[in-house]
Amino acid sequence: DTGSAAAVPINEVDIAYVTPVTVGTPPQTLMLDLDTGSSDLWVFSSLTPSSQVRGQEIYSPAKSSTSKLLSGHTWSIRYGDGSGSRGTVYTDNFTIGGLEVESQAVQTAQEVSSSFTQEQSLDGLVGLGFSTLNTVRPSSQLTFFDNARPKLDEEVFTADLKYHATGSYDFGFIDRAKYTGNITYTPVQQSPGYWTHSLSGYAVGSGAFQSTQIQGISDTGTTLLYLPTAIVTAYYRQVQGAQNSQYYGGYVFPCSSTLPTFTFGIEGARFTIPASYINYTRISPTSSTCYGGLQSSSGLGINIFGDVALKAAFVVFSGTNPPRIGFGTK
Ligand SMILES: O=C(CNCCc1c[nH]c2ccccc12)Nc1scc(-c2ccccc2)c1C(=O)NCc1ccccc1
Repeated sequence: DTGSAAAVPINEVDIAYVTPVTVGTPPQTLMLDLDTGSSDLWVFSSLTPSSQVRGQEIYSPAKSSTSKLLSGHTWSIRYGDGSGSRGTVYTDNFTIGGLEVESQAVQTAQEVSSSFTQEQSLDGLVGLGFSTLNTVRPSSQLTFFDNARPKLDEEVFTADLKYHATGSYDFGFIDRAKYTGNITYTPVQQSPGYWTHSLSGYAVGSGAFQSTQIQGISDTGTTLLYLPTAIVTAYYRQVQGAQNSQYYGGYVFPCSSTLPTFTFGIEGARFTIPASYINYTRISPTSSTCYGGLQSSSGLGINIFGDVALKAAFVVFSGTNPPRIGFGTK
């Protein structure tokens, strides 16, 4: 089997992408963020206090004839930005782009943090990290990809995220129409459960390519690109008026600045992020100061190749043994 679904930016700066999914019988449609940086599938639900719901679609297990309570099971997740959620667990039929998993663990939120309440067009997340990261206790649950694996034509899913436009996620096949040339693969180490791999180096603008291994995670659920401070300072040294602002918590610059491109290596292949992707957003709607899409990872303890990087390529997440990740030019 295969599946294919849209990845729709939830706002005008691509802070996150959502994909239509259906849960239960009859199908309830929700817009969820497919997130390779976590492994919990959680949704706004009939159990979420109404004070914490602001426009989101909710999943009501009581309205589904195929829902089953996973009794005694709970979950609680905290993300690096301090956001989080927690709740109980049902199993139910779950489909993405025509691909169905029966009795998928669907984690129903009983509490969500304010940053999720404020994201009105995001109804929850579909974790596509390794199932070892799943927070359901006493027994952890499998991701949609792990449940779907046995029925997939090929043990892969792909991400084709786009700048200020709708892209797609495919399951079980690699769509040759979505990239040119070949896919370049590199090994993934699945500890502690992220899609962890190395870049082979980087270049700032038309500068020389610096060959250096940079280990990090490819994470569709994180908006920006977070790299070591040395690389980030080298980048913003090329930007007139750029500064690392304590106040704004990162590199800002005059919106009128000319930004260089940023190139990253996967093995011998090179992928260039256009300057427009790194001119991420105005710090406030009327400001002429802009916040960068490339930021330092020094406060995170991990390098994160988020959407700013991933939308510059066609990305293959391969669940083969051993797992690997592939990048294609588009
Ligand atoms: O959690 C995810 C992916 N799901 C995000 C879901 C989500 C959380 N608010 C959302 C809001 C909208 C949509 C999805 C989400 N990725 C990972 S792996 C390691 C870290 C981490 C660990 C320690 C310190 C920092 C990061 C994160 C992280 O917190 N990223 C978000 C972030 C990264 C940097 C800065 C801010 C946030």
